[in-house]
Amino acid sequence: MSFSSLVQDLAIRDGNTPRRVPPRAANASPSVSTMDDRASQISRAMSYASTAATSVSISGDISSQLHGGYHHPLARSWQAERQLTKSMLIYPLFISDIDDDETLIPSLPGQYRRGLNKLIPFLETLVRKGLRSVILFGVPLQPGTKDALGTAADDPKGPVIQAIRLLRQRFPQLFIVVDVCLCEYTSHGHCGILRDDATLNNQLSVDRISDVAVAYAQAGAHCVAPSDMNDGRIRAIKLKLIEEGIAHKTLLMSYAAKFSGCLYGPFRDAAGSAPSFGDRKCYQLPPGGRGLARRAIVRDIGEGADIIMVKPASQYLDIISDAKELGKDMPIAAYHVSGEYAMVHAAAKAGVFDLRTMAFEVTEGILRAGATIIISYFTPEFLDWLDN
Ligand SMILES: NCc1[nH]cc(CCC(=O)O)c1CC(=O)O
Ligand SMILES: [Zn+2]
Ligand SMILES: [Zn+2]
Repeated sequence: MSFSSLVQDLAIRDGNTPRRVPPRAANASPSVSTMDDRASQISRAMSYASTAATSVSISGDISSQLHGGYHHPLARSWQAERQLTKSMLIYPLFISDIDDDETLIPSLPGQYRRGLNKLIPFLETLVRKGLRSVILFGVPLQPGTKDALGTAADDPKGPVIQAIRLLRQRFPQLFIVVDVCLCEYTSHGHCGILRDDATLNNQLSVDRISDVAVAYAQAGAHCVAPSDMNDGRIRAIKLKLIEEGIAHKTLLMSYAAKFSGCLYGPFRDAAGSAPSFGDRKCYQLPPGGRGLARRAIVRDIGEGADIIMVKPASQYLDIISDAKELGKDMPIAAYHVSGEYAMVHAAAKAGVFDLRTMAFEVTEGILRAGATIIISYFTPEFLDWLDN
């Protein structure tokens, strides 16, 4: 709509004064205009607008007034479709196989790798503050633990299975998610079992991954979340859970749209899971691949996923909204990953913005896009921030 026809339109809706519209502006065709025509239309419309301001009641112009709707902080909160609550948050934990370990992860400000003995006292405080859910990552540090098959992943004496049992016992209300992958446990650091040509052997990998997932569920994990990205793993895990008679009490969360890129660096430091050669580009999605992500989401829904996850989060808000559309009847999770968290910290430290303000802005973007579950390293802070 041209400015002149807008003014005309407003004038008509405004105060029953259509005859105040200058006749030539009213008749001017908005679609055929030379530069001169256009300039004179605009100047006519503007001179009309200034007369209108004195002669037509401004109160009639209701549609341009938005500020009143969000002047008050409470009214601002009403503008959001959904608000962050503590129950939306899942906190990632790195659990090492050295019981008394408590080591700061240099590239992940404020985050520690902890052994079983340090885990419980740490979590007690958080659970008291309202922590509802954690996602566990095992970090084998003992020499000789890793091999080509990732055998240690489901070691009943390994840190993850021990932690599941301990957490179930000590925090009966805590919802325990366990990341399922082999990269923390393989000598080569890839997310599955390799062929001779160093590509993933999909069938062997899926068999192994689904055994590991079932072992975690049997140990008491409420949710298993395969992050390995092998094709067909959701179906294989679901079938094995059914076979073992535990499908009815195990939530299957798929890292369906997991993109490759450099945002997982701090995590790989923390978990010691960087590949010893090559990269993950042939199994994690290419960053531009929106269509591919949609296909992976549809596939994983069809294979029996209960929750679809998108990861990373802030650069992939379109994918979150795609996931919400494609999986409109299921919860959507977003993983605000290690590199995203580290970036926010680094920028806040450099004085670019306030940490808390940005953490909330990021979260609001993720919720607006359609996620209702957020995996975040900011969880301990949010538990405090949401209280005041
Ligand atoms: N497959 C392992 C896994 N599970 C979750 C993350 C990333 C989480 C983060 O960066 O915070 C990774 C790293 C990777 O795929 O390289
Ligand atoms: Zn993983
Ligand atoms: Zn992996």
